[in-house]
Amino acid sequence: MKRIKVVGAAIIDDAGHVLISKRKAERVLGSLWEFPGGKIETGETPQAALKREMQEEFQDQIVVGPQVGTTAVHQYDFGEIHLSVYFAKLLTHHFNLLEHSKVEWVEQSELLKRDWPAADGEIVKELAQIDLSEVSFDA
Ligand SMILES: Nc1nc2c([nH]c(=O)n2[C@H]2C[C@H](O)[C@@H](COP(=O)(O)OP(=O)(O)OP(=O)(O)O)O2)c(=O)[nH]1
Repeated sequence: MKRIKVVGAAIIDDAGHVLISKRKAERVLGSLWEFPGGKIETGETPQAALKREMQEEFQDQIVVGPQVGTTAVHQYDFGEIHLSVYFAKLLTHHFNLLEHSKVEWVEQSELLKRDWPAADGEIVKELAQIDLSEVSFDA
């Protein structure tokens, strides 16, 4: 089965909110909430892919922090997704919605109440429990 490496951003703010984005209805896995991001291109690091995707999807710049949990593997009918999610902070706030119908800043407790793609389950659970004030962007 086709192996697809995907990277997502868990964008957080200083008040402990997480940015989630809703996939446009007509896309694969449409109308589900997700970590903004996309497919890693050949030769790209996950961090570089994430910066490129945030530029393409929102026209925003980010700094990338540590990984959230571990890489999740899930088989969809169109391929096997390997999803890695990294903490990120926004350097700009344009949010030009090109691939998403909306974005929302939510409390951690809200994360588990939303509908996510099947691949995201464990990472969302992990993210809901992490003390966000401890996340370091120095590394
Ligand atoms: N960005 C993102 N994608 C996810 C998540 N969970 C998950 O299963 N995916 C899937 C959906 C897509 O099949 C793939 C991400 O690639 P993508 O967003 O570029 O998907 P796409 O097929 O709509 O885009 P494209 O081929 O037109 O560029 O990973 C997630 O949390 N964030």
